[in-house]
Amino acid sequence: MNPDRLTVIPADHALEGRVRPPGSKSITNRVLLLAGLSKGVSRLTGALKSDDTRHMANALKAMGVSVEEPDETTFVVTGTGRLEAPHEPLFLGNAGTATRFLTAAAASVDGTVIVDGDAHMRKRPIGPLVNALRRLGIDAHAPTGCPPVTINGKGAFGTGGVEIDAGLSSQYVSALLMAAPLAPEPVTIALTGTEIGARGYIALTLDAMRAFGAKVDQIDDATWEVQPTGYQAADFHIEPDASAATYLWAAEKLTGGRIDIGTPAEKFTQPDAKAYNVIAAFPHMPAEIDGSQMQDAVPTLAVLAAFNETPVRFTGIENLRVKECDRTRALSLGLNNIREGLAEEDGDDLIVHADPVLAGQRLPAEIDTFADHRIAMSFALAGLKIAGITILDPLCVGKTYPGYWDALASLGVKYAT
Ligand SMILES: O=C(O)C1=C[C@@H](OP(=O)(O)O)[C@@H](O)[C@H](O)C1
Ligand SMILES: C=C(OP(=O)(O)O)C(=O)O
Repeated sequence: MNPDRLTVIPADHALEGRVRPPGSKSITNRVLLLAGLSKGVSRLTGALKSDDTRHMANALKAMGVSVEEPDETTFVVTGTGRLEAPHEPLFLGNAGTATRFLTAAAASVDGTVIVDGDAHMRKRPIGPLVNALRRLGIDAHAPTGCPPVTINGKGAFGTGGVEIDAGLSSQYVSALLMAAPLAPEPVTIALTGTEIGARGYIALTLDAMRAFGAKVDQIDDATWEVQPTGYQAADFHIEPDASAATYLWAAEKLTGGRIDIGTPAEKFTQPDAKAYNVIAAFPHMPAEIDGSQMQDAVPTLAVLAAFNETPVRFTGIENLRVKECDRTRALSLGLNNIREGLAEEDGDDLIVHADPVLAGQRLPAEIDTFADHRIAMSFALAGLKIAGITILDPLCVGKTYPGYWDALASLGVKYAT
């Protein structure tokens, strides 16, 4: 494959067949960390193997955890119950989960940990998490408000209670929750408001923690008390990735096909599975879609909306501007590149001016993906219906779905490079 560009040839048939999305990124990176913090051997099956999970696994190895990979979807993790100080900074690419989760867990290390990422990650805010750690008595610094973060750990997590503003990222809360059982006494974590984008990610965090022996009490809607239990090794089966599933659900709908992904939408526990009902409504998607509880599905929905019968406004997506790239901008640029006037930013909302006659046209456009896997994967959907859609930097899908192009090819999609 040409690593610079990939032109999707419009599907001349309904996409039909069987594709298994890879394991959930969110769950894989949670259970890798929790297994690494546990004493004993944990077997994690159904796991995602991609850039983001490789960064987490390598960081754990650098901190003394044994991570073996007996097959393509399994990690066997052997921990001692504590992480050791790494000899070098932890490089975590653009993996938000690995970066935020390890920043908090690093406080339990006896020694200095530097958490760093690539140029994109160095622009993604982490200040609220670092400030929360400091309020718990942890020596942590991020001079730019973004990685690199230096944590001088004292061998245990901090103590007391802390309020955190999760407006920019729910991952700050998940990070604090997962590190809290490593404290010498109970820790209370509260949100500054009751609102939080993608609350479903907190539920994923609590489920994973409990599976590894943690005890967390929900005090109210926005407050949790975490007991100082540490973690116990466990075997854990990871469900498929719901965000990855959204591309397959949308491809099925756009082409009028039938793609068997092996898991019914209602069986997923991840927030993005909520996108299924919106996709199922196509070409009559609602006039307004609140993306706050299914943020990673918004690129999929926005590209699908271009082919809807009526326009769609996406609300509740303020923090799409601080994901792998400014996704609202990338979506509006890409859609307008296909046809001027197709999308519009209105404050932090995105309006997609649907045009059902786009399908079947030739509208050559080079889509700048800004190294963002979801921009690449969602605009490939436009290429199934419009001739001339070229995805730049197509291999950026390796962040969460390295097999994406092969998966579409297995359904009969063809490419020109
Ligand atoms: O906790 C998680 O696994 C995630 C939370 C979300 O990020 P934010 O909390 O930064 O919005 C989501 O976009 C990301 O892909 C995964
Ligand atoms: C926002 C995402 O990732 P992360 O924050 O984990 O880098 C994503 O996968 O869409």
